[in-house]
Amino acid sequence: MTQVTEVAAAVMLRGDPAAPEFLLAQRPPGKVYAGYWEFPGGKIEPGETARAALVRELQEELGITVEQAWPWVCCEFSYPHATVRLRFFRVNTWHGELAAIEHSNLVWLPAGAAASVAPILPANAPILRALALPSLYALSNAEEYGVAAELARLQNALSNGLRLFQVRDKTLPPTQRHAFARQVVALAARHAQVVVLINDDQELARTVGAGGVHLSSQQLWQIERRPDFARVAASCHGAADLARAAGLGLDFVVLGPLLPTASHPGTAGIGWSAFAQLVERSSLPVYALGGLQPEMLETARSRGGHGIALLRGWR
Ligand SMILES: Nc1nc2c([nH]c(=O)n2[C@H]2C[C@H](O)[C@@H](COP(=O)(O)OP(=O)(O)OP(=O)(O)O)O2)c(=O)[nH]1
Repeated sequence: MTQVTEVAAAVMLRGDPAAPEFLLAQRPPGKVYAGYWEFPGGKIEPGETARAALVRELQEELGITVEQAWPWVCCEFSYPHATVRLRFFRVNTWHGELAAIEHSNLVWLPAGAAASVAPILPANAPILRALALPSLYALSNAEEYGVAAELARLQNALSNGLRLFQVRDKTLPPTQRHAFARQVVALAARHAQVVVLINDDQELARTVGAGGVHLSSQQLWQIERRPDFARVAASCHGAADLARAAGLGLDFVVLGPLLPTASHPGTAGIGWSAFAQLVERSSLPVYALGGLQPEMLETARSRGGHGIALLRGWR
């Protein structure tokens, strides 16, 4: 069996939470991949938790004391010198002045834009893509609110900064769903960097020029390879779905239902503690879904979620 080197790494974030900057550090001469840019961090020592390793490494490398670190994604990568499992944390608050104690250089870069430094450690490419994803994923609910009201709600939300939207409404009659999807794409096109995904219908997504598709958990098991769109997401209900989505190389997933929902009030959700356990080893960013309110974003993130997906609570 290949031996895996466990590593803890920090995505340090600063500035406007809706458009943050993140820190990269340049590996010094003498180390493998010298000159490459990486997230600060390092190997987890035997008996050490990933979080403790992160806190220790950031003290040693940057001279700072981490105040809050939220688990995020976990990815494995095989280099010629080693196979590494990288446990990423998002770090928003710390004490002390940042200093390049063990690195040649430090740089703050805007999340979501192409990185202006190179080369970056090869394992980190999906991480940079994941960082471009916003914290809120809004799902359409025209079936309940009506098409006109839903378009008005979307227009308002786009003005408030919404950047990721799914045309769901699986039971709208096809011609109505088609027209709705077309109008959604047209509204989204008036704003920069908005991605519209169409639930379960690749053909509709192509016809209306949407940015991607969102696969149902059923479709996730029917397709053989990642559909050819800029962004592909999927709905997951457990560990097998998460592994399948990662294996297909999707961009992100939603996991739930988390809590009882308005549409299924009697059904218990998986709850935050099962969510945290499932997310711990996910290589894809995970949005919590089901019975959530916008105020629960911080809870989702503290449990390892990338963000929250809302059907009713967005505006
Ligand atoms: N810190 C860090 N390591 C990464 C990233 N991406 C990536 O593939 N790696 C790999 C490179 C290395 O093989 C491994 C980290 O090992 P390291 O040599 O930097 O660890 P360390 O700070 O404990 O250093 P050392 O004392 O053992 O030399 O993880 C990243 O973004 N940050």
